Amino acid sequence: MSSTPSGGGSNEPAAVELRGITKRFPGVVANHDIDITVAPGTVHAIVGENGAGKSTLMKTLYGMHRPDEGTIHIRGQEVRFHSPSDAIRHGIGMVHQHFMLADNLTVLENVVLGAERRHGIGRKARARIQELSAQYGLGVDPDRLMEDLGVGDRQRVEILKVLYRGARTIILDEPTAVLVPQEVDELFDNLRVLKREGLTVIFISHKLDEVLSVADDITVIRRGTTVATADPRTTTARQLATLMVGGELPVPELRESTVTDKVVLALAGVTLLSAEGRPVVDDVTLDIREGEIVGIAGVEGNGQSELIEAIMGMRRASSGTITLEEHDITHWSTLRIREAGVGYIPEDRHRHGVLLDSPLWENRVLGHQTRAPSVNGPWINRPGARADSERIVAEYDVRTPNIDVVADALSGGNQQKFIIGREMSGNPRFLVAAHPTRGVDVGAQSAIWEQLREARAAGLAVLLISADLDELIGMSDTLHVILRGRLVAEADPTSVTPEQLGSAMTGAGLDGAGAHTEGDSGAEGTHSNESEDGA
Ligand SMILES: Nc1ncnc2c1ncn2[C@@H]1O[C@H](COP(=O)(O)OP(=O)(O)OP(=O)(O)O)[C@@H](O)[C@H]1O
Repeated sequence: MSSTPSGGGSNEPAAVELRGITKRFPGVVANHDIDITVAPGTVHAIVGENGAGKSTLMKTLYGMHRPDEGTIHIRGQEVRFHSPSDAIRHGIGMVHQHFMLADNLTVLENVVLGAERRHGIGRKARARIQELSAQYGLGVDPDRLMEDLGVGDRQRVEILKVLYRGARTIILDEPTAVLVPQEVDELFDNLRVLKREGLTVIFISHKLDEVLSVADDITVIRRGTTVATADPRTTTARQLATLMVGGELPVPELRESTVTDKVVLALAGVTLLSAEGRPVVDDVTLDIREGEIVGIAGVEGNGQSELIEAIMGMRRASSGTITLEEHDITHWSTLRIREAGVGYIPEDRHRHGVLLDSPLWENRVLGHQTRAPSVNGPWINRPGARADSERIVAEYDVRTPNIDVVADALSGGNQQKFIIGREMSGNPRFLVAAHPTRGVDVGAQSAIWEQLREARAAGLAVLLISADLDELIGMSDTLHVILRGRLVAEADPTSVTPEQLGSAMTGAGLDGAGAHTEGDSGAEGTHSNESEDGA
């Protein structure tokens, strides 16, 4: 399975060559003697379990970290980067997982922001954007307002932004985590064009089948070091999983139903208005029963975040009621809702999940500051919180030197495992799980799915939001599609395919698959002032 990177075997120097890269953090060797050669004009995937050292390596290549040992060569020339601007000067660009675009600005303004010196901010800049968009088949219109664009288009703007700055090698950090299947296909088409035009792409991903479909070369990192290079033409997803974590490829599935008649959470006609008075959650009625996982599929930005915030008491519904068992919680505070037995795995773990600068054990207390074992009456119970943090670290396989390191020192996937451990503790009655396995490796994915299955069997009611459609289909007892704030269709999770679900999410309807349209007919076309192209 070991091979030399592809790329024609010409004498052309490697686009990027990392030799003997070692990067240490206090108590951790994040990268140890890593060698990677990326051939020009190829797509090179980096895979590995959570905490394997992928992000650290990419941050080093992008000038955000300085390696303790080792060298970086760009097209044959040794470089030393002190900051991302050095990396950009050498043609390295990076698209982060969280897009860094301003909604209230146009595409043009977003692209030129910080790079005004290249082509100014006017006609020349617009022409350059149009030229790049045409050359790389990105279909980006410089005059569109950012907030009118969907996720796939935003990602293309991010790619164009780095091309505009002269990138010849583009690093993408888990680019497909936020995309529906159709958008993934489009992105991969874009990557193929970039490649054809001689650019090089390095991307990090946990989705092994996608890696196999688009990459020319794969480097597997395990515990900080390169353990293999794999040829996607001769490697299976199962073999890759084995190389990464030494385990099997997990499948999200629920097996037998545990749904009871007892409704745990009920939403009745819940509507939320935006500041402009437009409904962002529109008359949502939904019951979630004991032992049931209810999934909601939707393209990001269709009201799912606001719905969660309403349930968690972070936003107020304009009308409708939310009932948790026998309590009307519509106007309760977040703290009170949590105390009543609601767990919350947030969408954005950095905003709502962890305090990055606080040690792990203090993060155990976060959101649980009125309950055992973190507290004892009015006092923080330090030994209790510490002991429970140790339990979570062991039970959820959180890779960390100890519980005194700050959360920021953990890899993204390990932060996520810690949050899940914390939110599942204290036996919640109801759990809001937003993208529970986002950014976690295949080994941890299977552990999280197992935790959810066990909790469901014990009677937990779950609201599941996920951009991973396989997860949503496999783990839901009941599955709804949300579009512009409305539940527009219900799909049968035992027969619907990710492609069918994906097209329902974009408003193209849910053909076959035992689905039916919810509410009044033609719900999909009712809010015409929204983001569709009209093309
Ligand atoms: N700023 C930091 N300070 C201390 N330790 C760090 C820091 N950044 C990363 N680490 C540690 O380095 C190791 C590698 O982390 P890294 O984020 O590179 O992993 P990863 O492969 O990207 O993981 P994931 O798939 O979870 O994102 C981990 O043990 C992590 O805890």
